[in-house]
Amino acid sequence: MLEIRNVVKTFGRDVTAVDGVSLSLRAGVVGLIGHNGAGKTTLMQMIATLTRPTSGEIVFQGADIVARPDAIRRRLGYLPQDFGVYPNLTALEFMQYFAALKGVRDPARIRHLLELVNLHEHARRPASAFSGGMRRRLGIAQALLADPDILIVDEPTAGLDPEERLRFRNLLSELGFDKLVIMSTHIVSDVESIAGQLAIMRSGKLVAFETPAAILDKARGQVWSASVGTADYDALRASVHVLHAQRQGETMAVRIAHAGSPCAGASLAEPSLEEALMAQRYAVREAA
Ligand SMILES: Nc1ncnc2c1ncn2[C@@H]1O[C@H](COP(=O)(O)OP(=O)(O)OP(=O)(O)O)[C@@H](O)[C@H]1O
Repeated sequence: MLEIRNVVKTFGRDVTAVDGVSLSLRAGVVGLIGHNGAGKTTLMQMIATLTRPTSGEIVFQGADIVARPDAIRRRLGYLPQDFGVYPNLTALEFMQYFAALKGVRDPARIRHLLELVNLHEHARRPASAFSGGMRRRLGIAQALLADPDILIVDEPTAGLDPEERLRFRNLLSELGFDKLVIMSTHIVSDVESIAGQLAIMRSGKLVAFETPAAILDKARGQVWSASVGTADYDALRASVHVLHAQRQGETMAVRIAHAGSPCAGASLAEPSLEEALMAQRYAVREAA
């Protein structure tokens, strides 16, 4: 559906925000993971044709969207990181406003979308009084107005409470049945249960594009758990890559990424996805 070929985006002479990224994407949820500044927003803005690549190609259903941005604009919904609502509009008015902008004339579509995001009972309330989660769901509803094939959501779960997070995740998961949903985050748990594929970015580069299961598989045999005395912890930390440490009285319960046994008494552990990614990052750093 969407081919990203060797895309580069530089700002001025010194900043390479996206550094030669290639990706081939189909319907489903893709989690775009990376630290702040990794290049996630810049990559998504290029797909959304809000900014142009410095070089490289982005092809949607056979059309080069850099040369022909209209090819994708009508087929794409975008929820930016700093999505805001207008203070004086109700949720319904907000949707009517965006429907008019996008040329969507069917009032039933607005009702359907407000139901889909579970805001229909709040349609006549000012959107400015909504919680963060409700605003984001309204943002998704406006992004879906023209029934896009691609939905891009930039850090949508920031600031949401756990219940809102869950509801939002489920909504994106359902949308991924027949759309390409690209969701950026730096919180691994937000995407691990819903993303079919994870694209991991670091310093503008794509360092992995794999299923969560493949990432976990690679880390098996490299994540260890151990219990060490607090007096020995500093020496351990200086010599191996500690993923997590928790003080338990006079000992520290530690999880470690290491190719072989990192210390006496360590046992192999089943990695979480976050640990698997951290273990991989470590391997990349060592190899560099
Ligand atoms: N308009 C711009 N001018 C100059 N530098 C920019 C511009 N936009 C982004 N950058 C730089 O490009 C790099 C990538 O930024 P980007 O916002 O794409 O990262 P990100 O992964 O989305 O981070 P975050 O999670 O903080 O949004 C950063 O170093 C950023 O400072």
